[in-house]
Formats: sequence, C-alpha cells, structure tokens
Amino acid sequence: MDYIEAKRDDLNYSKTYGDTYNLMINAGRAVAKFVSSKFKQHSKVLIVCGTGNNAGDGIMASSFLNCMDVKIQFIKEPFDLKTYEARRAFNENNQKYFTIEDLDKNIQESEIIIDAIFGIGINGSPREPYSSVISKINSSGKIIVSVDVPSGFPYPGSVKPDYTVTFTGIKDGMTSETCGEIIVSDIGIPENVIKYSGPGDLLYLPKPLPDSHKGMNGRIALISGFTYSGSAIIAARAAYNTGVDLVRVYTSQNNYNIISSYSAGLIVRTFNDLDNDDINQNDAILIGPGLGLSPGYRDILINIIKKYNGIIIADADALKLLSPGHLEGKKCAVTPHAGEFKMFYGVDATEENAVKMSKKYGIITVLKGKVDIITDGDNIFYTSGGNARMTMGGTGDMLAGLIAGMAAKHINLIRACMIGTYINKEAARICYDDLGYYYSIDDMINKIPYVINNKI
Ligand SMILES: NC(=O)C1=CN([C@@H]2O[C@H](COP(=O)(O)OP(=O)(O)OC[C@H]3O[C@@H](n4cnc5c(N)ncnc54)[C@H](O)[C@@H]3O)[C@@H](O)[C@H]2O)[C@@H](O)CC1
Ligand SMILES: [K+]
Repeated sequence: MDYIEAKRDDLNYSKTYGDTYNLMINAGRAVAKFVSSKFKQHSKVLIVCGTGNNAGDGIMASSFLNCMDVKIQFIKEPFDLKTYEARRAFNENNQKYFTIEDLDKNIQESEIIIDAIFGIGINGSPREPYSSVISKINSSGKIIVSVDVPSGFPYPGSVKPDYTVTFTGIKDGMTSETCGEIIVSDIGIPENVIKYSGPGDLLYLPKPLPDSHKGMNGRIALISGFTYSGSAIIAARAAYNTGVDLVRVYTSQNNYNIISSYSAGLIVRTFNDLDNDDINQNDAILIGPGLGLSPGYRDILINIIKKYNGIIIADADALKLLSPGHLEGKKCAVTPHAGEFKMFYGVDATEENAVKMSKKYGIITVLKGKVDIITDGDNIFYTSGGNARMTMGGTGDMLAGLIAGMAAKHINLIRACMIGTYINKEAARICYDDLGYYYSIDDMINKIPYVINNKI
C-alpha cells in the first residue's frame, strides 16, 4: 500500500468513528506485543517520540509494556503533541517522560529504542532537531524497533531499524534493507472503512503545481445537450468545479447559444466541429447527458468512441443509444441508475449483475442509488450519504461531470468514481444542513469546491 492509501483509511475511519483513538490503542498494543514477546522481561526500553500520531502509538505501547523498564523520551515537549489522539494517549497513560536534555543519557542506558518520531505523516527529509536525534539513534548500537515505518522513510536520513512493526500492510518501498525485519500488524480497520468512499479518497486528488500550464490539470469534452441544454450545463459546470483547465461542450446548433451564454468559462462547439477538432486532445470525454435519442446521435457517438483513445464516461442517453459492446476495450465508466442499467446491460440492476457485466465488458459500473455501487468486476466499493432531495433532476448529470473531471486528472478510474460519488452526496448533505430540503442543483454545484477544500 502507499502512504496515501494509509492516510485515506485513517481519514475515513475518523469520519465514521469520530477519531482514530481505538486504532491507536491497537497500534500501541501491537508494538508492545512484539517487543515483549521478542525481548527478555525488564529490558530497558526507550520510546522516542515526535509530535504526531506515530508518537501517540509509541506512548500507547508504553501502557502495554508493564513487563519492561520503559522511559518515554520526547524530542520536544508533551504540549507540542499536535493531534487529539496523541495528546489523549499521553494524558490517559500518564507516564513519566524525559525531554531532549536527557536524550544522550537515556539512549546510553537503554537496550531497546522504540522509534516513534515520524510515521506516514512525514513531509520531506527530517529537519532539525529530529535529524540529529535520528543520527544518534542510528549510531547508538542499540536494538531499534520502528513504529509503522522507520522515521524519515522514504526520505534520506531516516532511522535504520532492526525491526519495523507496520500497520495494516507493507508500505511501498519498505524492504528488509530499509526496515529490518518487518512485522505486519492488523490494527482492525473495519471492512466498511475500506469499502466505502469518504473524504480520505480526496487525498488522491493531485494539487495543481504552482508552475502548471493550461491543460495540465485536465481537459475534458462533453458530447451532450443535443436536445436538453440543461443537462449539458449541469455536467459541464460540475466538471469545471473539479478544477480542470478546459471544458469543451459539443452540442447541437439549436443549443449552442444557450450553453455558450451560460458560463463564460466553457468552450462551446457544435457536433459538426467534431469532424475537424482533435478529440484526443482531451484527457476524458463525457458522453450522454441531455443528448436525446435520435438514431443519428448513435452514429456520432460510435464515431467518437472509435477515434478516441482516452477515458470515456458514459451516462444517460448514451446508455440507451449504445450497447456495452461499443465500449468494450475502452477505458470507460458507465453511470446508470437502475432503469438505465437494465436498458444498457439487458439484465436487472443488482450488485451481482453489476460485477458480472463489468467483468464481462471490462467497464467500470457506477450503479446509482441510495447507496452507489462502484465496481470494475474485481473490486466493489460503495458510497452512502446524501438525502431524499437527491431525486431532483440534475444530480445524475452533476455526478457524471464530477467523475469526468476527476478522470481527466488521471486519477485511477475506479477512485475517480469513488471521489465523484462522494462529492455528489456530500454536497447534498451540506446543502441540506444549510438550506433544508429546498435546495437546488445550482446550490449543489456551488458546494463542490467546499467539499474538496475541506479535505485536502
Ligand atoms: N493509518 C492509520 O489508520 C493509523 C495511523 N496511526 C499512526 O499515525 C501515523 C501518522 O501520524 P501523523 O499523520 O500524525 O504524522 P506523524 O506522526 O508521522 O508525524 C507528523 C509530524 O511530524 C512533523 N513533520 C513532518 N515532516 C517533517 C519533517 N520533514 N521534519 C520535521 N518534522 C516533520 C509534522 O509537523 C507532524 O507534526 C502513522 O504512521 C501511524 O503510526 C495510528 O495511530 C493508528 C491508525
Ligand atoms: K516511526
């Protein structure tokens, strides 16, 4: 697993259960269990703590190490502990502790050093005073047990442990060379946290670079609104609010002026322009919202699909005009509600069939409902939340725009679907909290940046 996945689980756990204190108890217990089973009783153990939850895990370990002679060593002070969980671990476990002036003596007197300086919250090579402390630990000749990851890893200047007790799974790049013997401990992250999307999934959103140029944050084209301009406008605005650089809308001559005048940020073209424009200039395309069901439109879609090599999101009328075979072999997600699912795949809209059909055609399916089901045929994820007002027109168009926007940023497509469905339902929740039942689709679209900003 990568650091983002671990942080994602952490954040989604907090969202569901309020905080990660119970996980910290399990993490501390796991470290203590390893140390007390591996080393002789009454060994002199020094737990060296930073300021984050990694330190909290170390402090928590001390409460399970009654059979050892334990000292807690801060590099700063206990009041520098930055997280609620770490402060609580310290307050509830009420251990005698030492600060930096005692470090050299404590290292010298110890037999085992538990390294709880940094975990996955590290950001660049360790700065002072931590880098000097790490050098001292590394040259101490004592047995070193790192908590979760060697502090400083994966950057240069990290702790070089004999053992690493890591949580949930081995993090990318961890080897016996960098981590010593690795002990993987399941700290009890529940299945629902892993399977349900949440704010942690937004951590996968790439932040725009200060020197990024136009197009780097995603370019999308919508083939939409040939009949109903509103659907195209909703999907385009939602996509735009995900922070993509370019949103092009290809529509009918009839709706060209309406869509053009709606938002100055949109580039509007007619479907005739598709003959000359290079569709492959777009990172993702969204086909379907507000299209209408003219058979001529089917031919337009089939032509584009043939020409296009990027990521396709198919929604609404595209699912009525096309069959799954048209999308086979493409990087594609479809976003049907139950009725569209049955029309598109020809089978009932059940979770089992979503998995089966996704597997058969190599398409990601987002089956929309009270709980959205997201599957690529091998994995299943869910998004819950929202409220009854989401039955209003436009929420599906907004979702399709959100997923297309995320896909255009080259986030893994199944993750883009998790993020899109999460933002959609979370925007509805915020609208309900602010405005009660009487909110509109425009209110929801305007909340997209709030949902994103609150979490990254
Ligand atoms: N994944 C999970 O679900 C769980 C994680 N837990 C623990 O929480 C850890 C992550 O905790 P946090 O996110 O609080 O972060 P860390 O405890 O890894 O530390 C981050 C702290 O170090 C500082 N820092 C970051 N980079 C620095 C640098 N280069 N030089 C100097 N200071 C720097 C930051 O200001 C921050 O205060 C995990 O590794 C694990 O040990 C556990 O508590 C249990 C649950
Ligand atoms: K550590």
